[in-house]
Amino acid sequence: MIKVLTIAGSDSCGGAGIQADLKTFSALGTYGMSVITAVTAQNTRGVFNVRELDQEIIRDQISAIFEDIQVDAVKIGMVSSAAIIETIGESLLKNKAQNIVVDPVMVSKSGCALLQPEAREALIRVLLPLAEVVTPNLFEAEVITETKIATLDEMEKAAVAINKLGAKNVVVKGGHLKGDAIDVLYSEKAFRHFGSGRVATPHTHGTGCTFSSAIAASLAKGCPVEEAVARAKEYIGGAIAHSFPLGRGVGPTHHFYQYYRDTNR
Ligand SMILES: Nc1ncnc2c1ncn2[C@@H]1O[C@H](COP(=O)(O)OP(=O)(O)O)[C@@H](O)[C@H]1O
Ligand SMILES: Cc1ncc(COP(=O)(O)O)c(N)n1
Repeated sequence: MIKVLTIAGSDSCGGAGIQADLKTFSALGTYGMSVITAVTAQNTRGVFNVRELDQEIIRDQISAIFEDIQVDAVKIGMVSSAAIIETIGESLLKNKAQNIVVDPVMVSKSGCALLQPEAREALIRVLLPLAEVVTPNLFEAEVITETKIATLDEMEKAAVAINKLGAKNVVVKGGHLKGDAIDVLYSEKAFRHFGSGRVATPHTHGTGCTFSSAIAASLAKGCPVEEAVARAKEYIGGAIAHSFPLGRGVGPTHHFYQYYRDTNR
């Protein structure tokens, strides 16, 4: 059994965060485990409260898993504060975690801050050097690089800058571009674009979480980075094409439990 761990926040309405990650891991035929960093009171319309867990229980969750189970890949999502980032970094280094995918979650689709602004520095210093793959969206890439990004050329430049900050492979996601949804991968000093038509739907709650978890699941299976990103792009395209209204706001992606059975990958 392939085993994948998510370290992220809980989304009470199940569209993003830990819940989206575990659904993605299952849909891709892997066994999912979770370390919860924060609990959000959230629905399709907004985030109404956030409670961070303390560093001790975050550290103990990570230790409990690594001292007993071999982890094939780790996805990191909402990390909330600098203190939590330091704890996660120390614990993953100590346990020699492999295949780490960092989704530098900063703001929810509904506009609520999920990373304290002062934690930006810790995210760059601690988490980027641990990342086999980092998956910023346009806004997150702008915050990390302190540049404006609106074109594919600017996405490529940002990807190189983020690689220089320590992340081995960088995917700047184009979900918020105008026109097609094109993601830019910078890997081994080369660019590759992963494009798809834009699905005309307002229901994109959890797209970033789903995409980064799908990359982690494929890395866990031993896929090279480029192939892992290609498969994740295929999976998220289908998950968005079948996203659906839930509640009165931004609905979630759909996870295909037949995907793994049908494709066996
Ligand atoms: N409307 C859409 N149609 C097709 N693909 C999309 C759409 N929105 C986002 N994506 C894809 O979903 C993935 C997540 O991207 P994005 O929504 O930018 O991330 P985030 O949730 O972090 O803001 C990327 O692969 C992106 O290209
Ligand atoms: C707990 C949690 N983590 C992450 C997101 C970001 O969601 P998205 O994948 O839509 O960017 C969220 N809304 N809530």
